[in-house]
Amino acid sequence: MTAQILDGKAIAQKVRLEVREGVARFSAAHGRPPGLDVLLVGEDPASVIYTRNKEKASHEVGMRGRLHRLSADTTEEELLGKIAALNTDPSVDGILVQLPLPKQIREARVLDAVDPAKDVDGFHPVNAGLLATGRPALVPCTPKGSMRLLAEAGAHLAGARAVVVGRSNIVGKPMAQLLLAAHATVTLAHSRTRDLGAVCREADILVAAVGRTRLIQGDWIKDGAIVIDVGMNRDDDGKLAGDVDFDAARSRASWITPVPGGVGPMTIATLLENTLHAARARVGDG
Ligand SMILES: Nc1nc(=O)c2c([nH]1)NC[C@@H]1CN(c3ccc(C(=O)N[C@@H](CCC(=O)O)C(=O)O)cc3)C=[N+]21
Repeated sequence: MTAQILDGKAIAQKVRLEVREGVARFSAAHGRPPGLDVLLVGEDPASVIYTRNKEKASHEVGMRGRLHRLSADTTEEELLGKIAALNTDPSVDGILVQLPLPKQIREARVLDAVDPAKDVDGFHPVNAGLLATGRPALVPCTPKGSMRLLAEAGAHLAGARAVVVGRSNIVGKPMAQLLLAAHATVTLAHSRTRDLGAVCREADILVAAVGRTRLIQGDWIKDGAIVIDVGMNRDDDGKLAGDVDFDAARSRASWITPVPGGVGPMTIATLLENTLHAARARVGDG
């Protein structure tokens, strides 16, 4: 079998058009656009590019988007003060604090400080707990976007065997929760899983989110499996590579996401979707 490419760039474009229509309706009804505020601490070049892309994407769908750039030596108290101000500002619907943060700032304290109703990343423990108990509010963007990719591939999730490799709070764990809610039989595997290859070979749906280039080998892919590659690894030559050996996996899978052009663009499109969702919920319309 040769897999069809699950084109995240094209599907993200479709999501953005949907969001754009929702934003126009929201703005007409409420006299203001949904607002997204992104906080970036420091000058990490990749983070600067990513946060600029988020700001630009928000403008393209008609939102009010703002990037707040804070110096690398910002204190935890200063950042918490910024977040408190955004929490009480009624024109702000979504708050995103770009990760990673500099080492003088404790990540958990910052994530806990964001109003859960404005937590468009879905990283607040309240939102994680709601997801885990089947009452999703704001769902992390990468897993939610990956679920949309599975839907677009026509995946039958009920009763399917899904294997998620990677147990992070921002991708692996919430992805497992979403697949479970969709009635898949979910295995949450990770770097310490014994005989990871044998576990992956059982997967009808395989989600790779470990951050190791080509960890997932071609002969680990079950015939006809759908493969979602969340990996974003920089090669020695600066090229972006996924966690899956794409060329080898492609000859076995039914659908596979490329890197770049797969999950990445969906993450940003879903952030816009979450911001619209948060705005509607905040005005009692969601
Ligand atoms: N609070 C927070 N929320 C995040 O969502 C968050 C974060 N912090 N920190 C960093 C990671 C990374 N991330 C990406 C999103 C899209 C692409 C993306 O669009 N990638 C393109 C290409 C990028 C390229 O060529 O460099 C693609 O895969 O096709 C990449 C990376 C969001 N993150």
